[in-house]
Amino acid sequence: MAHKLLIDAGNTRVKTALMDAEGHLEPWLNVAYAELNQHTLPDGIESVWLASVSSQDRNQVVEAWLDNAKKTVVRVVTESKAFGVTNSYAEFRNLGVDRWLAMVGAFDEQPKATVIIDAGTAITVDWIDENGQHLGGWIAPGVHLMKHSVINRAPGVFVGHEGDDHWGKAHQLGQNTPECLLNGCVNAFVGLVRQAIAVSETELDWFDYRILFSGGSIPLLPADLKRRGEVRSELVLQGLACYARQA
Ligand SMILES: Nc1ncnc2c1ncn2[C@@H]1O[C@H](COP(=O)(O)OP(=O)(O)O)[C@@H](O)[C@H]1O
Ligand SMILES: CC(C)(COP(=O)(O)O)[C@@H](O)C(=O)NCCC(=O)O
Ligand SMILES: [K+]
Repeated sequence: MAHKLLIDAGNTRVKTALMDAEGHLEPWLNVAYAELNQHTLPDGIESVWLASVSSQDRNQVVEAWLDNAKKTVVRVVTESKAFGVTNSYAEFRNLGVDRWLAMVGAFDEQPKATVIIDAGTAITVDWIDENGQHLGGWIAPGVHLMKHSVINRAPGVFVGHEGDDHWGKAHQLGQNTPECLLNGCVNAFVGLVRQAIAVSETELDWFDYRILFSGGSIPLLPADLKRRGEVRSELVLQGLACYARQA
């Protein structure tokens, strides 16, 4: 059966989905760039839809992977208005295509006032109102980036723990240096999410709205906060699907 391959190339990981002839999405890979070559494209891919916010090096990894299969690639870019969503940036092209597509995917799913929180390499927050108007957003460092920015400038704080790959915990205090760093970074993320909710309710006066969470760091949120929203790990791919369906 003919499929379309949809690719969300982030700054850390590549997320993919397959879309069937009826336009249904099936999530496929969520891998680091270095792992991409371990996977071969399924037969019957008729076209590839790519959204990338990544560096040239990483884009080349994706292109080389696709080249082997000789597929033509449609590269989706940010627009000023499409699928009922209006970009708030004066220079609309400057808005990351992942943020744009997440809004398109969210609004397509339900046209309602929505806050989208995507916690990957960076943490982005975007607000769209019930008319699909993007009101603006935030870009903050992701949890991994916060940790490494401290380590890079103050290497002493993590000496002897370089190989540690566990994460900090929401609502917990540290009693040694690495725990203080890990818990501090996670709780900065948690605080950002609470502030996004506070701004929605006290500054924008929203009361009937959706909070959508995506990105690799969402598991770090405490359960009470996660319950305030809905996890939508494939939002960018859902936005890509809107483009792929209309072709
Ligand atoms: N189990 C996990 N718990 C917390 N964070 C994680 C987990 N797995 C991956 N991450 C973090 O998620 C990030 C990758 O998420 P992703 O949304 O794919 O990012 P991007 O779109 O920027 O490539 C990495 O920075 C990593 O630190
Ligand atoms: C803000 C981002 C780096 C987030 O990337 P991610 O964490 O999803 O890999 C990306 O959306 C981007 O490069 N945006 C361009 C700048 C902007 O959106 O204003
Ligand atoms: K992000």
